[in-house]
Amino acid sequence: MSLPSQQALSGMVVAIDGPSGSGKSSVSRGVAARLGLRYLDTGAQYRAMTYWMLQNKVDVGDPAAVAADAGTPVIVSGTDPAAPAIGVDGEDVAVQIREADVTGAVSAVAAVPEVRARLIALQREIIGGGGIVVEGRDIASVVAPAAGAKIFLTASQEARAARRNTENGGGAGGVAATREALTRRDSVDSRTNALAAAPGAVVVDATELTLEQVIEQVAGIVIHTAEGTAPDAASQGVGLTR
Ligand SMILES: Nc1ncnc2c1ncn2[C@@H]1O[C@H](COP(=O)(O)OP(=O)(O)OP(=O)(O)O)[C@@H](O)[C@H]1O
Ligand SMILES: Nc1ccn([C@H]2C[C@H](O)[C@@H](COP(=O)(O)O)O2)c(=O)n1
Repeated sequence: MSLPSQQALSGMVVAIDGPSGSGKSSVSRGVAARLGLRYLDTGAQYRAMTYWMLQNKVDVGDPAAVAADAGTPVIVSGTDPAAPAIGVDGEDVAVQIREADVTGAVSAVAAVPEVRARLIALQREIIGGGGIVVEGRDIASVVAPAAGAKIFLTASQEARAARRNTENGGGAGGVAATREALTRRDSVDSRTNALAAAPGAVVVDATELTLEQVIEQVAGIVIHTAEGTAPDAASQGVGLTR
């Protein structure tokens, strides 16, 4: 695959949204690395906010308490796809934000409007003039509706649960428990952001594709878009929403 001129990509914003475990982080990092773009994991920012709330004994079940402190933590995101970093108040929290306590509380924290306003402003600041792949739930619809390329990445619940279960080393309860947790989080998250493709997004279904195949397909869509030669969705085996 040949790359378009760096100029064509340097101002590009690539929005990748989708449900939990659909492969957003892995695919976004792979695409950013391949195309020489920066990478932003917005879910990590919501997780970092949640970690801070838990550390500071804020009642995450009380939206008013969360809102009152939403402006306090200093959240810093690194954008190198080879080494994504996330810090809160100077502490590297890349490992802590993936722990079960944060995963269990993040949906409630992310639903608080003051949290969203703060993090969306931070995300737009980082996106700046572009040259970045941004992944989350509301990137194409809210954070960067003018993004040059919009992807909605999905996969069956079975595939997502099996992949997450493997990633977690086949923890207690196996795939069935992982699937239940994933479905529960999607259900709560969907009250905050519709887990559906935004207008103009290309739907990529990763159920039957390897990670490498998905990266190849998404990078291809970005390149065609940057060159102004977007292929028709049918020839890509993907769906385009209007
Ligand atoms: N197409 C694929 N084939 C096989 N495994 C995959 C594929 N895509 C992603 N994975 C694996 O699935 C797991 C979940 O992927 P990833 O963390 O990128 O998803 P995510 O959408 O960012 O999840 P979350 O929303 O929970 O942060 C990882 O272990 C990843 O390596
Ligand atoms: N743009 C975003 C990104 C994430 N969230 C919420 C939804 C998730 O439950 C949580 C953690 O995201 P993950 O790391 O699992 O991708 O953050 C959101 O509301 N908006």
